[in-house]
Amino acid sequence: MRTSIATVSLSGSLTEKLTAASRAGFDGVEIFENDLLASPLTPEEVRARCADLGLTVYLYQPLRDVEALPEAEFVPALRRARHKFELMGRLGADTVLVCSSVSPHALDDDALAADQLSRLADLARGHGIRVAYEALAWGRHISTYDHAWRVVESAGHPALGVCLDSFHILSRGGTPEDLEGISAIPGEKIFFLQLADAPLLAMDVLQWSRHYRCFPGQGGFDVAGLLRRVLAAGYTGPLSLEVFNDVFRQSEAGPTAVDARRSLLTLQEEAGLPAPPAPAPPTGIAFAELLTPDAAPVSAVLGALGFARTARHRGKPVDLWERGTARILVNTGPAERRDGTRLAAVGLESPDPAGAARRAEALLAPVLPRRRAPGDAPLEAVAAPDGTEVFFCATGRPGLPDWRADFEDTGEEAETGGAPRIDHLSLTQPWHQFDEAALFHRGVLGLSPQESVDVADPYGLLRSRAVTTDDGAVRIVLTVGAAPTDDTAHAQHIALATDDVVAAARAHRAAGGTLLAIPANYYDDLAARYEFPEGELETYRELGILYDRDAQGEFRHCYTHTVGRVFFELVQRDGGHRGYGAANAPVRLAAQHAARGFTGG
Ligand SMILES: O=C(O)c1ccc(O)c(O)c1
Ligand SMILES: [Mg+2]
Repeated sequence: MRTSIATVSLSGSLTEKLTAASRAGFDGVEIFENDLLASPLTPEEVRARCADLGLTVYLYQPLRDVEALPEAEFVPALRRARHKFELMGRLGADTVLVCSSVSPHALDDDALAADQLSRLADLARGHGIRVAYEALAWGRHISTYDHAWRVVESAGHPALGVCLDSFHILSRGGTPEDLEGISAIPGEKIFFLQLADAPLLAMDVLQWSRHYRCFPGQGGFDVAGLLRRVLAAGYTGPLSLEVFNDVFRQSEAGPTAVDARRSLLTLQEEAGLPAPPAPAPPTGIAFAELLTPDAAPVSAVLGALGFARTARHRGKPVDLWERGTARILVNTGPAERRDGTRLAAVGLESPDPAGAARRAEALLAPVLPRRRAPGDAPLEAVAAPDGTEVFFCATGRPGLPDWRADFEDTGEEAETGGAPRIDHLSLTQPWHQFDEAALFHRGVLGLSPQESVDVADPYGLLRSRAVTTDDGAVRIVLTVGAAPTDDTAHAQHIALATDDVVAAARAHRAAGGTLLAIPANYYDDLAARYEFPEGELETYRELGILYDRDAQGEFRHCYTHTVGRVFFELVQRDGGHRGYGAANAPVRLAAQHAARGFTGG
């Protein structure tokens, strides 16, 4: 189906918005009146620019407060409308959006509303324009889509139809009964469809709409379910994103437009429309790659964690460290000094690496050059929104290129005891890309987003959200930090699973590693919350082990010191615990802030 985006959803000048929409592959736009008013371009120039960019102007909006008015007020409203229709002729837009009135003068009189909308539609038809009437969730008397449809139906005018907006509909309740009325609207009377999602917040609906809308798949509404119903009603017009969002208003238009199109592609797939190649969710983490200007400090930590340097890349300064199935690449290639050591890439074990890459590309993920030396295994890789390189790998699977073929054994043997594997990776996201990152990991990589949690840092608030496979074989925790200058909040980490965190912590110390010290107050509180067997709490206190518990089971974890932007965590999950110790994160962050300055990080 044709796709569109409202100019209000993107930042910048009208020209910047149009360019971004076109580059991201949209077929057209809704032009917001304010964007036109603020533009130095004439309507004819905007029309020409859109044509050059391959964009259709599907809609001009909004026209406000025109229906159910006392006659003395309706006359000037019609005069306003005539001006807009002339302007739309110059712009080349043939559909106008009329929002339900919020005017204190509007009367609670459906017959009057229908009559005036009909007169407005008569005027519009004279200009070759159609009127799409939208119920704002906070409309004075008309605030639901079914009420708007009753008025439009009774007006019975060929140039008058409804505009359905998922936000206004779903913010007022999205039960199947609430949505049943959509099937009663003939498809050809649905003149326009606007799509937006939103996080489920309990707040004033106007504020919610104007500041917190997001692209479908980024919030809590069942936008796909709504789209299915609208399609079943016979709607064939464009699918148009209309998102009012404080973050998008400040972010670069280009990436936002790509995020928007990816959202729409994923939504179309969920609603059963033609879709990109099917997802092939990863089955494990093949490796995590650290980029560092100096391999020594990170090698020391890995050695103390029981990793062995088992292989070296044949053509690049990259070491492979292994312990059990946990594999970490240490790359001393060109690192940016500012970041020091950082987590630069993730290898995902993929059932179909080439298929996964094709899907990623179809969903607009930047495909990375393979940087192949002669004889290297062909590796498929794309960039995540935060710049992390994501490789689709096959490890030791016959018939598929094996990334390890590029490595030469050093002869050192990896330890296998203690169930070591990568439990999860934690990646910090730029503050304005948090929702985009969750959508990317879901749509492109086929991971399932878990609940978003807020974590108090001494110097700000972090948001954190895990994206995982259902079996937990791949767990990536996305976090968005406090101030961009706050290094602690922007550290990334690799969590290693162990079946005995106490033994692993002791072994790390014995091998010369350091563990993050946790304040005594934490353990005093833990003693009040839970009962532990004799001596256990003292062990945790001594080693800096943190503890959490839920209905499923227990979670014990501790942390190494930080190298550059990276630290390691040792975790022990028992009884199917699925959390990440969110309750302990504020204590951990405070301890890391306290430790900064004398860790050499
Ligand atoms: O917030 C508003 O006023 C507004 C305007 C136009 C729309 O299409 C809409 O959904 C909301
Ligand atoms: Mg709308």
